[in-house]
Amino acid sequence: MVKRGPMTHVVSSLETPVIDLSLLSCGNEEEVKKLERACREWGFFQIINHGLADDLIQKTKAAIADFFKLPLEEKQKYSMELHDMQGYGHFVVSEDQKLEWGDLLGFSVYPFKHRNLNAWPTTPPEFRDVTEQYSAEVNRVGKELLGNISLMMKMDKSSLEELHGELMQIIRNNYYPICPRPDLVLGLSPHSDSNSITILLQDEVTGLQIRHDGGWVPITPMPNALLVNIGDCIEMWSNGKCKSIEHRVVTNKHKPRISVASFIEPAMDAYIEPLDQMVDCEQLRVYKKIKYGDYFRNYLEKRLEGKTHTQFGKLENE
Ligand SMILES: O=C(O)CCC(=O)C(=O)O
Ligand SMILES: [Fe+2]
Repeated sequence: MVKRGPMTHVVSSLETPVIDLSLLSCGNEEEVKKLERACREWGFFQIINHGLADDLIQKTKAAIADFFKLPLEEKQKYSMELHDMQGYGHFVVSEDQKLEWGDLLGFSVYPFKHRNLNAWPTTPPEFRDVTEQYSAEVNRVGKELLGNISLMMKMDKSSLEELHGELMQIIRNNYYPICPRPDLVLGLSPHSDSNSITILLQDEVTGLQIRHDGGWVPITPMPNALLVNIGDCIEMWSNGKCKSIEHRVVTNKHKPRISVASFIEPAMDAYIEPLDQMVDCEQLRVYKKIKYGDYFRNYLEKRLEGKTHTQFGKLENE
């Protein structure tokens, strides 16, 4: 049974901010301010005019839907190996984690040397090609966003990308089947993402909810928009000024749901600590210097439980 505390009421209609990527790309300062408000007040925003062709978006969703429709034996050809997060399976981060109402197919896309092609389906036949094209576009969008977040943090446009070391990109395709008892089980438990930014493509079925003002706000998918959320690394670099917001996925009695999460992530040997210009005075420094690989290993050891894992990066922990 999923615990539902007093702070879990669902707010019906609140609009998350919408950012125009084409305005960011041409240096529009107003849009950078909008981005800053979105990162500080929401941690989530939709992006439009991102340059991904509608056709590519449709093909990506279709290839993923076709993969999840395959017979189980076919999908299991890509099963995750023990201690490997690449392949088909379930999201289990710790042994006492309750199983969730969702299947996933995840793998590393960049850098190339991290690719395990055994986890990349060959059925449907267009899957690999479409994933390759989609991921290259998401990489471009991710870098543009990192560039603008750098500007917003009063740095050169290239700074955050450089702080990532070798920038990693992981794709996680999620399939949430129809669930007879959405009141009993979640598709994905409350968590924040450990990485820097996550770029999500979702179908038209509402399921994702984010924490906002003490309640859960459902995100209504905007056709062909991409949804972005700030992860823990940006929260740490910004000394908590940008918010890595808790989110969860609820299940649906009538329709299955598909989402495609692309995680932009620092290299495991990159160091993260609040940037000096984001710390107003030393007493207000919230995070310590950590190696991303250590942070990520701790994240994996914990069960998904809201933001408890972020304690690992906090100074009062010492
Ligand atoms: O399916 C979704 O909408 C969200 C997925 C998500 O939060 C994740 O993969 O970290
Ligand atoms: Fe997430």
